[in-house]
Parts: sequence; structure tokens; C-alpha cells
Amino acid sequence: MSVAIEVRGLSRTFHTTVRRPGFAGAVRSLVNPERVAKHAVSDITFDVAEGELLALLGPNGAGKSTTIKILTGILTPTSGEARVAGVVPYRERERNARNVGAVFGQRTQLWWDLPVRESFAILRDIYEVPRAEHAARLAEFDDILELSSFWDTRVRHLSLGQRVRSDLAAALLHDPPVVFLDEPTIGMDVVVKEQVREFLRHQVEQRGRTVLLTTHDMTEVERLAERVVLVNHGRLMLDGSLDEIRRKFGSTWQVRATLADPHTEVVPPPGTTLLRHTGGQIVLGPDGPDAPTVQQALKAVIERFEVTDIALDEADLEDVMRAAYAHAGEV
Ligand SMILES: Nc1ncnc2c1ncn2[C@@H]1O[C@H](COP(=O)(O)OP(=O)(O)OP(=O)(O)O)[C@@H](O)[C@H]1O
Repeated sequence: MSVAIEVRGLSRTFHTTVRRPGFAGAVRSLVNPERVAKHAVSDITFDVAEGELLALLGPNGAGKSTTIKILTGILTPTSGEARVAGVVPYRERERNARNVGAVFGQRTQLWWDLPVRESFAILRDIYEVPRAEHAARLAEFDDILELSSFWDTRVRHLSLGQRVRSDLAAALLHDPPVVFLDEPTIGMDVVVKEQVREFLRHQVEQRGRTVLLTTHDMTEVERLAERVVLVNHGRLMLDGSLDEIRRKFGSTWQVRATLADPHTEVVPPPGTTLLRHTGGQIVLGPDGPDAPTVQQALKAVIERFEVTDIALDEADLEDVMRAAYAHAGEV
């Protein structure tokens, strides 16, 4: 399979000046500014195959947006190389713009004072998309995103969910093979989130687009991505399938039990750890090399606590990622 996005040893350092505290410090900073280097992205290497949806994950400040900004041509790297659909984005910005669509969940690329449909028409003219093709694509997007109910409304009057759906359509109207989405569903309700996910699945599976997505929503990752790249402090910590991440950082089981008396003091059985304790419900997972087997754990929980209900679960992806981030922080 061909590679759509190639990232090789990519680094980006920002230099900022810091103000020293107090009046004397401010004067000193003016005369002799103290410059600090922030390594937002450090020596990152990964590929995304054509038609693949990859989730780029990491805690706040990990370097995800900086990576996407380099790949969309907004930022130039300090060192390293990147290619998107064969184009070096920061050297050939215009050529790259034809090959990529981008949605930054926090910002809009639409014209604030125009009805959505007029924004679409402007984009059609900018990208020189034939009218019939444009109309057909818009109808296809409308099928899933239900844009026609609000596309005569000015962008400034749209709700967040309507605005982001419009932004998604706008980003794909020129039929780019590669799509970058930086937290596209942030702040949306579950119905709109599901609509956006269905749209993305359709674009990847039916249209063969390549998608690089950042999100903090683990449900989204589970529903959409097969592969995940995890970054922290600007460095790549892991590149693998969700299954690999689960195997590496997830406990192999979780026992969920409801306590007969919610006020019971919970001391986990040896070799287990208390993952959550809300109301009368406890969730335990294995801890360390001497963790019990799942049968032993179930037996230990029943013996130790008076329970009204007990169940066995696969580890929750939120917990797996928390463990992965914690591990990444130690490296
Ligand atoms: N223009 C800039 N000048 C200085 N520092 C910057 C600049 N842009 C980003 N940074 C710093 O680089 C680091 C990485 O930021 P980035 O926005 O890429 O993180 P992120 O993974 O997208 O985070 P989040 O999940 O919070 O959006 C942060 O420490 C940030 O403060």
C-alpha cells in the first residue's frame, strides 16, 4: 500500500522570551531578554498509509497540533522532513493545499458573515471544482451531515455542531486525498459526534481518504482508529494498533463489583489495584507480576467483600491510555 503521509525525524523548536518577575526583573528582561527554547516536536518519525485513519494522541501540550501545522504547511520544521501525498507541505504550500483538507475544531475556515452555502460556493471557485461535481459532492455530504437544514444560515449564527459539520464539508469539497482533523468533535453532543464519525468512516472506507486525527475522546479512537501514534513532550512514545496498546498498557482484565454496603472500606486483595470507586461500585485490575488470575481475583473479591453484583470487563481504553501517558511521562 502506498504511503500518504511520511514524517521523518521531524522537530520544531519555539524560542520565546520569558519575563523575569518584579519591576527590576521587567527592566532586566527589556535590556537582556532571557530566551528559552521549547522543543514542541522532537525527532518524530511515522507513516500513514493511503486510506488509513490514524489517531495522533497525547496529553495537552504533547506536540500534536504543531505536527499537524507542519503537515498542513502552516509551520516549517526546525529539522527533519515531511511529505504529504508526495509534496513537502511547507515548501509547496499551494500544491499541498489542493491535496489536503483540514479542520481545527476550535476555529472555522468559513466566512463568518456569509450563509454556509455561499462559503461553499467561494471554495468551489477557489479550487476550481466543476459545478456538477461540487453539487454531487455537497449532496453526498448532506446525506450524512444534514447540512441543508442550516446551510442558508450565516456562519456566525450556527451552533457549534452545525459549524463544525459545515467546516468538515468545506474541508472536503475539493476532494483532497488527505484530511487533517485537530479535535474535530470537541464540545459536541453525542448525536452530532456520531454523525461526524459516520461521515469520517464513509470518507475513509468508501472514498479511500487518508485521515490523521487528534482527539482526547477515547470513544472516538475506539470507533474510528485501528492504529494510534502516541506522543508526549514532543517525542513519539508508541506507534501501534489499539490491541498492541491494550496489551502493553492495559490490564488484561477488570473486575467490577457492586458492594452491598456502599460505605465498606475498600482494601484491594493482594496483587490487585483499585482502578475506580464511585458510590458503591468498585473496579479492580491486576497489579504487578504477582497479580492473581481472573478466576482467583473473582474469588478474592467475593470472599473479601459482600457484593450484590459482579462482572468481568475488558480494560477501559481511558484507563489504558492513562497508563500509557503515565509511562510515556517517565521516559
Ligand atoms: N507558537 C508557539 N510558541 C511557543 N511555544 C509554542 C507555540 N506553539 C506551541 N508551543 C508549545 O509547544 C508545545 C506543544 O504544543 P501543541 O499545541 O503542539 O500541543 P498539543 O499536543 O496539540 O496540545 P493540546 O492537546 O493541548 O492541543 C506546548 O508546550 C506549547 O506551549
